[in-house]
Amino acid sequence: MTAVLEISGLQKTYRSRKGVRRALDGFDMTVEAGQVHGFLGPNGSGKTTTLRTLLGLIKPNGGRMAILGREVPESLPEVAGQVGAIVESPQFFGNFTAQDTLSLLADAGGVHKDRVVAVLELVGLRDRAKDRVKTYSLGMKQRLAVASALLKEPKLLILDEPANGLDPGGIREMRTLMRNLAESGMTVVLSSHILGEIQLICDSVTIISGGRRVAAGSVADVLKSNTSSSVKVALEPGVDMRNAIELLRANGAQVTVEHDHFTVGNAGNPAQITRILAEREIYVSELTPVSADLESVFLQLTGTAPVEGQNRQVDQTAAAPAPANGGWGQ
Ligand SMILES: Nc1ncnc2c1ncn2[C@@H]1O[C@H](COP(=O)(O)OP(=O)(O)OP(=O)(O)O)[C@@H](O)[C@H]1O
Repeated sequence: MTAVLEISGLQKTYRSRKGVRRALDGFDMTVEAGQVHGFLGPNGSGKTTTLRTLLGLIKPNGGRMAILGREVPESLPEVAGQVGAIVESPQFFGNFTAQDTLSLLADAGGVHKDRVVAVLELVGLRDRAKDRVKTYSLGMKQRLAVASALLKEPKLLILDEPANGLDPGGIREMRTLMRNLAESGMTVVLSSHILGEIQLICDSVTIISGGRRVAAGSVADVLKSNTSSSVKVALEPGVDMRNAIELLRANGAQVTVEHDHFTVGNAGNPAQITRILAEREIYVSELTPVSADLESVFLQLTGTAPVEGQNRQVDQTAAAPAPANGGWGQ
């Protein structure tokens, strides 16, 4: 496979009167050709900074970047025609129709007029193409933004939160569109906070936290290598869960409390749970393995799982993620 996008050791520090903020701290990312690649990270972790740096909108303080094998920002003029991107919500003239808007952009970019009709059809705006943009919903503006990025048939399409504002039907259409684009040979990089969606659409992912890569690879590999054996535990009806949870935590278990059960995240040896609880005459009514999903891996790796009684602040992430495999009770 060939890398369409390569970033290594990227550094970006913002300086303001309030001091210095290190947004990227040696960030690495590789995206292979023809993939739909998810770029994930909590608020403030450095996603937009990475994408803006890549597109030459801000200057890095160090590191290397290449698009389609060409070093950027130096070779950006040569590769720009092959990259379509929506990094921040684009602003459109409200009095223009989608067709006017795209025709204007096509003219400016030397793109044939036929392409305007094709992209309107692709993003599902054909029937509203002659309405003014100011009458569009958020999701329709989002579709128009994607259409504008597709005009020049880019080899690499970069989308920041493309599903933002879309209804469930729109999200599903966007998913199909991304897959079809990848099948036609385009490489798609998308950032999103809808992790279930990323798990469905993407071939591979990069997870960023605190300006550094914390996981990368195929979705299956990231799930496999970052999932400890979790089990769902329910107690007999009417039994107070608090004693059981305290007891397990005192023994080193990572316990997440749900409304009528709890999950033990590092249960290498589930028999240990029943033994510890039974010794105190607490009996479990259910002990079921939990299959991994991208959301729980994301929360674990970025240290952003909600903690009871605490309001996590945006820059708070775990210093070091808990070890994935193995754990207490082995
Ligand atoms: N112009 C700026 N000046 C100072 N700090 C900035 C600037 N832009 C971004 N930052 C800081 O850099 C860090 C990374 O921000 P960035 O916008 O890249 O995060 P993000 O991952 O895109 O977040 P989100 O998911 O909320 O969009 C944050 O702490 C942010 O406050």
